[in-house]
Amino acid sequence: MTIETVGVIGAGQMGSGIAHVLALAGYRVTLMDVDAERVRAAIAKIGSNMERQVARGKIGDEEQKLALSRIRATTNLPEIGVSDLVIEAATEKEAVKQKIFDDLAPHLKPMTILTSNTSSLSITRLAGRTQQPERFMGLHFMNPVPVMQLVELIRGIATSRETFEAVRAVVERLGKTAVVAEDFPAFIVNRILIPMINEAVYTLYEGVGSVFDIDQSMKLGANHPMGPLELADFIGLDTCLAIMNVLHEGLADSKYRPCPLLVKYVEAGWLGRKVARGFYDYRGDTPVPSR
Ligand SMILES: CC(=O)CC(=O)SCCNC(=O)CCNC(=O)[C@H](O)C(C)(C)COP(=O)(O)OP(=O)(O)OC[C@H]1O[C@@H](n2cnc3c(N)ncnc32)[C@H](O)[C@@H]1OP(=O)(O)O
Ligand SMILES: NC(=O)C1=CN([C@@H]2O[C@H](COP(=O)(O)OP(=O)(O)OC[C@H]3O[C@@H](n4cnc5c(N)ncnc54)[C@H](OP(=O)(O)O)[C@@H]3O)[C@@H](O)[C@H]2O)C=CC1
Repeated sequence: MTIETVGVIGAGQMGSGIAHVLALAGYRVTLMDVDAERVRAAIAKIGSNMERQVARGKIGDEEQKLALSRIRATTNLPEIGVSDLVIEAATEKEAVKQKIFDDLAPHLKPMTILTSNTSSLSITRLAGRTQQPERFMGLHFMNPVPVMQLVELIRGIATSRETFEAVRAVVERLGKTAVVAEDFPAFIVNRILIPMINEAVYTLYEGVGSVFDIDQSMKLGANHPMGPLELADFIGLDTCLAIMNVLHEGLADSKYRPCPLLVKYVEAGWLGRKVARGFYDYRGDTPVPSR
């Protein structure tokens, strides 16, 4: 099956990045969010990110204009139903994602392939709520989507070969590299990365090091491009906590216990860069530790 039109649900940092790369690869994209202001901000962000690519000579002016003209914004979920491929990139909460697939079901054309960009949730369980689990799979992009090379492909227990191959072809057309992960909590990247971030938060919680020294240690001592606390802010502390909870519950092992300090930051609404405060406070000219 050839895919030409893609519906992206959720216009946060991931949904906007996914719409960006799809439009540049020639797909016609409908980007949907419940919040009209969020969709407007996402389109503006895609425009400025493409502008940066033009300034650095990565894409041409005309290519940018054409790509932007391929993205349509909406707050109306049923409009997504006519797409060849749906990529759900809403908040990392199973109930939110289930409701989206439930609400979308009556509006879907029979051949549409459904995917979720979930960071951790069971693909088989999400697929089980849909009418055609054989046409459902995990399609997990990395943040920031326009920059990161990797995409994880995750089959649910019922995913058909045709669905898998059609989605793999999309990843190829985007010029990205696919790896295949089994449907276990948090798949491959987040099974390894998010416990490392959680451990960095424990290191802070136990007073082993300061925010600055923990990040500096991993940047200069392990050559990571961002320190783990800076990266947690970049991903979103709500998303990091949601992933730890899925690992903790799904694997029933105390080694995945979310750090109480991570829980506290999320309860405070300090969710990271997207709200200008997390382990760092981004409201000034340069980020400073929040406490
Ligand atoms: C949670 C999950 O489910 C899975 C995940 O995604 S886990 C998170 C995975 N991501 C990471 O680990 C990111 C780690 N950080 C990095 O790789 C780098 O810090 C970074 C690429 C984000 C920025 O790199 P940098 O060297 O500090 O910045 P900078 O030189 O300004 O940018 C490098 C490139 O990224 C682009 N870029 C940076 N931030 C961007 C953003 N938010 N959106 C789009 N493009 C961005 C820049 O335009 C630049 O592109 P070119 O090289 O094509 O010119
Ligand atoms: N952040 C990251 O580094 C990565 C995240 N992911 C995954 O991608 C998904 C999105 O994450 P991210 O973009 O960071 O999150 P964000 O919080 O930036 O964006 C999520 C968006 O989804 C919207 N939303 C919530 N409910 C609905 C709904 N019912 N219909 C449509 N839109 C809705 C939210 O609106 P509102 O705020 O108004 O609720 C928000 O705009 C998650 O599953 C996450 O685990 C995957 C890879 C990396």
